[in-house]
Amino acid sequence: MLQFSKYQGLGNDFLLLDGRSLEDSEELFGLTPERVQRLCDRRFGVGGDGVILALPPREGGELRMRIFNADGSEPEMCGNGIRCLARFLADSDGDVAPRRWEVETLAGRIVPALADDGRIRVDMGAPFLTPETIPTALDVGVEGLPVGVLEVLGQPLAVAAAGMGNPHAVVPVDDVAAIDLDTLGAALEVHEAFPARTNVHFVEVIAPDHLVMRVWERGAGPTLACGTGACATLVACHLLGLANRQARLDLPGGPLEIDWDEVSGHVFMTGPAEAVFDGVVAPSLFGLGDERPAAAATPLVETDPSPAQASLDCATVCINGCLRPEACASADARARVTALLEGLSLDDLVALAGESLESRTRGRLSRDEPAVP
Ligand SMILES: N[C@@H](CCC[C@H](N)C(=O)O)C(=O)O
Repeated sequence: MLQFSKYQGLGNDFLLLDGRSLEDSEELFGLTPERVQRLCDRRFGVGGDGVILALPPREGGELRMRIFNADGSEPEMCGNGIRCLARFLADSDGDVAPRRWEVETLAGRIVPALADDGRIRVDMGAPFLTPETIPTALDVGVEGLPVGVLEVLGQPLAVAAAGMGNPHAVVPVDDVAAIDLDTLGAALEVHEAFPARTNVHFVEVIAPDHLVMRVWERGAGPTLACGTGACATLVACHLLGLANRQARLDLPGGPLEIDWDEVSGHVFMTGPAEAVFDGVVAPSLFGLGDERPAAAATPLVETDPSPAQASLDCATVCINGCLRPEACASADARARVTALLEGLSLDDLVALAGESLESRTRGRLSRDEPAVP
């Protein structure tokens, strides 16, 4: 049974899976890019812009986050997602402000913290401003970041590029509402100037401390907000002389406060994250328990797999029986699960899942209850 919690930050929504107690070499809940697509499908699945996993740390942090876009691809970071992760961890563990988490991501160590007003402030680290770190084929201009005029569907677009671990193309425009986001966003996402594809942001400057933007996300299409995108947009607009180091960025799903700190060089993002619901995925969504072949395609594998696991993803390829019993990477975990299952009936298991959902819900309720004077 795959248990998940759905969270959203300004309408950028995610399924959160708690794998903090998974052994490092264990599989990622049997997820594959196809299964991520099924989960994120808004009609046939749960619906979401991505799936986020909380995993054990590897480099001295408190935990590790992995995020998968709705198309199953794995980006380096997700700003709204890490706020949702922080809220999910607080709800699961009963944490209140002040509480911060050192989270390992593919974009380095990122630090979300609960603020007293219920929002989450995230130290997003320093922006990436060189072509090879973004990556982009654009050259660095006098402004100090890669810029250029790209032809997109026969139209010249003045674009700036910045990275927050993941790539962003920022396009300042006079009227953001008039932009054909679906057409231009989709074309710019796969423009050859961005070899790893890119997120795309059209931004209108209302005042140096107030920007309005619309978002086309790599791997997810048009979304209501993008945290890394808002950070990259503030950085780009500041370097282009269009914005202060600190500004409010209005996204379709609501505002984010972004602050590019002059002393540390880090970008700080402050915004909300809210629980939506908890649930358990029906096995049939993954093609299990019926005649359809289980999503046999490429499994999601750990980025740094242990040698025993490097060539075999047993959660998917061994679905009909262990292919390497003499060196099974999951043998220990399987033995413990078998021992646990032997002592429990199906009713016990359903009750266990229910208790864990209930305790998280109770945690949220007690957090949200007004303090008794
Ligand atoms: N919505 C996110 C960004 C998620 C990753 C992005 N689609 C990518 O592929 O880089 C955010 O809030 O930052």
